[in-house]
Amino acid sequence: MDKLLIRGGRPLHGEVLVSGAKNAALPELCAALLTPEPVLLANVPHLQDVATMLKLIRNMGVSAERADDGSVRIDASALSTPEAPYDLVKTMRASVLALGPLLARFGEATVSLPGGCAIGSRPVDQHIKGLQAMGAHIVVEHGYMIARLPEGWTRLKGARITTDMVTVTGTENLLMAATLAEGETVLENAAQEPEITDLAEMLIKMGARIEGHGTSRIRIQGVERLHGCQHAVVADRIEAGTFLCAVAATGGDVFLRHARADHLDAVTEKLREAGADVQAEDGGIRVRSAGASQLKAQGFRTTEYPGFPTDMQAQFMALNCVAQGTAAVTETIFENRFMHVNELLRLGARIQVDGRVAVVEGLGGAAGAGLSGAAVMATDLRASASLVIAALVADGQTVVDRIYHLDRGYDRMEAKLRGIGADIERI
Ligand SMILES: CC(=O)N[C@H]1[C@@H](OP(=O)(O)OP(=O)(O)OC[C@H]2O[C@@H](n3ccc(=O)[nH]c3=O)[C@H](O)[C@@H]2O)O[C@H](CO)[C@@H](O)[C@@H]1O
Ligand SMILES: C=C(OP(=O)(O)O)C(=O)O
Repeated sequence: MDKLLIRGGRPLHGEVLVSGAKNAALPELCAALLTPEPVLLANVPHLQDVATMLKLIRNMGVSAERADDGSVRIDASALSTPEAPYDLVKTMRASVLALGPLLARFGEATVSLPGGCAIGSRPVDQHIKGLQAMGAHIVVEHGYMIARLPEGWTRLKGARITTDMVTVTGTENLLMAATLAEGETVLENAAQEPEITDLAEMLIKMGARIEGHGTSRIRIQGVERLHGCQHAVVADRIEAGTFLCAVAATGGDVFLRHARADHLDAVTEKLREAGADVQAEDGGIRVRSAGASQLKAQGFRTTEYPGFPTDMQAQFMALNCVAQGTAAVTETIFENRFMHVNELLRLGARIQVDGRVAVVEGLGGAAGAGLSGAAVMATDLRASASLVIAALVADGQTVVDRIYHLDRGYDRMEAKLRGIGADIERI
């Protein structure tokens, strides 16, 4: 099993090319199932999750070819099996995004319930509730959601749907399903993440009629069919945010090409308050930092977009560990997203967790930023990234085990870090 070997203490300098967003590419690959015409998706990141999604849709009889330039051509004209089996769904929750498009286009779908995930229980009741409101019959049997249209129906029916909480993939599933429904669907309490806006823009290119994406009320007028399109996946704000935290902690000067400053306001504001210099520049974001000794730990609460993203909580916590002062980090989205804490403690961090709050006592920028390298284990995707950031500033050598979690969602992270001066290798 691959591991990362990191020798800390080097500042980072140069330029990083930010990849397409995992959390946009995955729903957009599913959106291609809505049409029998070819879809060309550009800027698709090289990730394990994307490989899993391609396997999943090929398993349905879809042709999906990746070109050298990173684009993927999807042709779902011969889709024969509207099913997502457990074997493929268990490693990636986003497989649930096949449900809405399959049901909308074929009137039936059988999709495994996603497995329980390390960061929380993550039910999909809101996806089911929304599709039921559009007329679908859905039963959950033997671990599968078996969905079909009522006898005599050829399309879902538009509905007004208010989800109990703001859900990102829930909004995406219902949005995709509604594009082919009969009549109007209104999604209230919709998620506003930039990945949803990007998905809606792709669907509009396919002929969908959507208004209000990027707000909490999305209106969709269903159409009878969608056509093919070309679309480029939006830049990954979480990958960009991860590099911002890494450079702030190690010190240095790095330009993140393609990073979207307008998608990262909550994170960049906290980084500036911490003492890093973060500037939007033409075509990306520049971050300059004098390193941990000049940083002040910052408290924050994770919330839905445009608030501080839960997907950046672990990485910012690593930065807090080496800064000066004490800060409280509150996780409001997932009930079990502090698993990086025990591993950060192995590196010498001072953190106390009480329920959903982690109080971090910064080590104040001492030599090696106060952390010392050790063997640690990645427990989930962003936890892995936080361990990498901590290892980049720690004194001595850190080995991060179980980096298959990292490979799920970061495009060649160690190569990008090596390119800006980090001492990091895959072993
Ligand atoms: C592939 C993808 O885009 N993943 C992102 C997506 O996950 P995902 O879409 O799974 O997360 P949600 O926004 O749905 O989850 C938000 C909260 O709602 C709860 N919930 C959600 C749906 C439901 O039917 N019932 C229910 O109870 C969840 O358990 C969680 O507590 O948004 C999360 C929150 O920004 C991010 O961390 C993930 O990176
Ligand atoms: C939690 C994440 O992803 P997923 O929803 O795919 O598990 C993430 O991207 O941090």
